Amino acid sequence: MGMDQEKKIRRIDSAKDKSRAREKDSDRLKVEENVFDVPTLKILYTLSNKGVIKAMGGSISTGKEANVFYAEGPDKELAIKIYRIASSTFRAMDAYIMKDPRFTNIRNKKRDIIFAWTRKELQNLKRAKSAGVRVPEPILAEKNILIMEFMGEKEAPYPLLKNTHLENEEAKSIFDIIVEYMRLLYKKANLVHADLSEYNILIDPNNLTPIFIDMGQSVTLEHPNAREFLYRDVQNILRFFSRYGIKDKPEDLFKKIQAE
Ligand SMILES: Nc1ncnc2c1ncn2[C@@H]1O[C@H](COP(=O)(O)OP(=O)(O)OP(=O)(O)O)[C@@H](O)[C@H]1O
Ligand SMILES: [Mg+2]
Repeated sequence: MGMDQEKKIRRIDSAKDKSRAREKDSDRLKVEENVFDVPTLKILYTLSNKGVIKAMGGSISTGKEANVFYAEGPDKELAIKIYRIASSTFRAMDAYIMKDPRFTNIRNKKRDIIFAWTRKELQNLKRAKSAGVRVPEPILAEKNILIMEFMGEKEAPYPLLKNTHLENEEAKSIFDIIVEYMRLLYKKANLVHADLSEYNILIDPNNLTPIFIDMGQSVTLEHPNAREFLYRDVQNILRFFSRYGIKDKPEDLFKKIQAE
């Protein structure tokens, strides 16, 4: 093993330690250990050798199924989302992925489902971006690892909509863009986000515009529950924006998104 490679591995290992050190409670510690299993480390080393990843940074988020890390790419900052193979909440994924015509021939094994899920998230982000929806630029999916553009500044991710303090007028303009994005997703990308809420929308503080994230569960319109998911997305968004005086009826917004 060459010096360079050793250095890279040490960097990844130290990122691993850093992210472990940050986690205090024992459940979270377990989760961190689960994410860097040997196959996952191997992919990270390979991506590092190929120059896709220049340096791993700290942990951005520890979610139910995935961890997100900051990293440096060759020319821009990256967000690396790693789905945990050892995670136990993947049963819910079946319901989304098994009825999606793009993924009907995968074997019913947990890791294959996770890999398909990761590829699906990459594809969904690509479709969303092509439709004109602002999302992190998808870069690649390899097994359980999704690499995308980092949305933030100075290693700090942009805030979630949930944590943003807005004036009513600012909220209204963000709401309008969100509705337009839902319409573009539906009409141009043939997709429903299916987990849209203040938890999966970042706000770019430079221009107060929304960025949709977390599209692993997004489904195409052929999915038997696509309209049900869209209605739920509409309800989530209206529930959040009601505090800013937005009082659209869910039925009306639901129709507007699907209108020609
Ligand atoms: N491209 C990105 N740039 C910057 N931050 C990101 C990016 N993608 C995700 N994040 C951060 O990581 C968090 C988790 O990402 P995401 O919602 O995709 O994963 P998740 O597994 O659904 O997490 P959770 O279970 O907490 O919802 C986001 O809330 C956001 O703060
Ligand atoms: Mg999320």
